[in-house]
Amino acid sequence: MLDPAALLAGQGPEPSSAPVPRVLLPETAEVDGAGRLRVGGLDVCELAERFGTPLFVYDELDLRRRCREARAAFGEGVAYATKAFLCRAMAALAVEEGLWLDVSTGGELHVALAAGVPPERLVLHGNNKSEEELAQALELGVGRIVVDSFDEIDRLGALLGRSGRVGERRVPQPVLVRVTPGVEAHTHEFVRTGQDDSKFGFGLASGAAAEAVARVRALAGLELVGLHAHIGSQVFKVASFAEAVAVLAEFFRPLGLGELCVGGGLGVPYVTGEPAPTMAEWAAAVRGACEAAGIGPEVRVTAEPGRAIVARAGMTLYRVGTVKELPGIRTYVAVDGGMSDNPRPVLYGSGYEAFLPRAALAARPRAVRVVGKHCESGDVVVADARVPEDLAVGDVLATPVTGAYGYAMASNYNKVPRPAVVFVAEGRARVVVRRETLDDLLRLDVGPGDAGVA
Ligand SMILES: Cc1ncc(COP(=O)(O)O)c(C=O)c1O
Ligand SMILES: N[C@@H](CCCC[NH3+])C(=O)O
Repeated sequence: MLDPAALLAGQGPEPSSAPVPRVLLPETAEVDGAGRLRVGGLDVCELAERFGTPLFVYDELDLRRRCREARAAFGEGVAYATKAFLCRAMAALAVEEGLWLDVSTGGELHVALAAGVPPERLVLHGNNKSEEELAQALELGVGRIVVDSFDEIDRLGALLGRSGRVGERRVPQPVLVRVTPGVEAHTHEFVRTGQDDSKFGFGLASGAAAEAVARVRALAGLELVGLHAHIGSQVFKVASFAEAVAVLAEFFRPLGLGELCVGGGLGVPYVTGEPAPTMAEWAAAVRGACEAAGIGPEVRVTAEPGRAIVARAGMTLYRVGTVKELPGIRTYVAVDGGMSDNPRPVLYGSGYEAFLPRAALAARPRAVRVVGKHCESGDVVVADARVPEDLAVGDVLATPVTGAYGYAMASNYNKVPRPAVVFVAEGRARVVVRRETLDDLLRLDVGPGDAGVA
């Protein structure tokens, strides 16, 4: 098994010059007689022509199948972690496919509500929820609030008062207590969350988790229904989840609670040769660990996958603008996006593949570095890419597996407008997030002629 920490640090397997393997492409990807890639029944290069570049293209069938897989693996209550990618179309799709939604800020909550998601299917997260966010969650009656700090418990207590009522609303409000089990997931340190030294949740070893349970139980208007633990993201070893369950079980069993959420974090392959467990294997490992630890089938075991739902369904299309050959050094292929649409290489040293959708089955012998258009040397899209020999200025270049934490973490750095996002299915494309315009860049800008804006 490869060490995913090494992969995230950019020391993964040698870049392959073979065509991008199927496992990195969305479900409906197919190659036509001319070698051109089609997704959702549409020619990918034509999508770039029609909608412009950079462009995020999501295969709707892939998204739906991953949601169904999650639902089949974990059952009712499994939530899609919207931080990975959220717009109204995505929220609606996940709910249509039977998932709940994990929202971790008032902003994500706002988008989910705007998509028509019923509040009882929402799980509110956050290590620093504001009074406004908590008040809104209580008024709406969200499905779960995942309590993360003593200050939050105090805030909830103040909002509920002695009556334990919120306006006219029926309480109690179901809550989970987030516990850090002291397990170090094998992943990049920036995305590890289950260790004792963490800003998230209540430590088990320190006794904070036990105190949190007692304080939540003492509050009128809150109903403690279970525990939550999220050990990290892009985790490949299901044994890490099993370990977390084993550690949590000692604390969980005597509490007599009916729900245990193991968070999200299932890893996905980004580059050739990366192995990743399926959602079913993940769920089986978690259930096996529950059984071994004496957590019976009456307990609802849930999860919150984000990346595993949306990563592979999405790919980014760029247009090649310049090719700069530095003899004896390397070749730079610059595209019309970069760290503003995919900050993961800069943040975590993450690896990606690159290929030409006009020649999807072509060998990729040419070693290049794909870079963006931002004013930073670190603005790298694919550090060690292999591309076809005849790649040229004007080509559409695709990076697969960009559906998670790409658009979600996109920025306007260098005043580059954010790309559009399209969903494709059965020969039809629909824009679900429109491309930002240059005027959008001035939307919040208060100029000398604009009076009276706070
Ligand atoms: C509490 C919680 N749940 C779910 C997720 C989703 O994680 P992933 O996208 O790795 O599945 C995260 C992010 O890592 C998280 O912090
Ligand atoms: N943004 C990170 C993952 C963080 C997960 C959020 N809890 C990534 O792209 O890998």
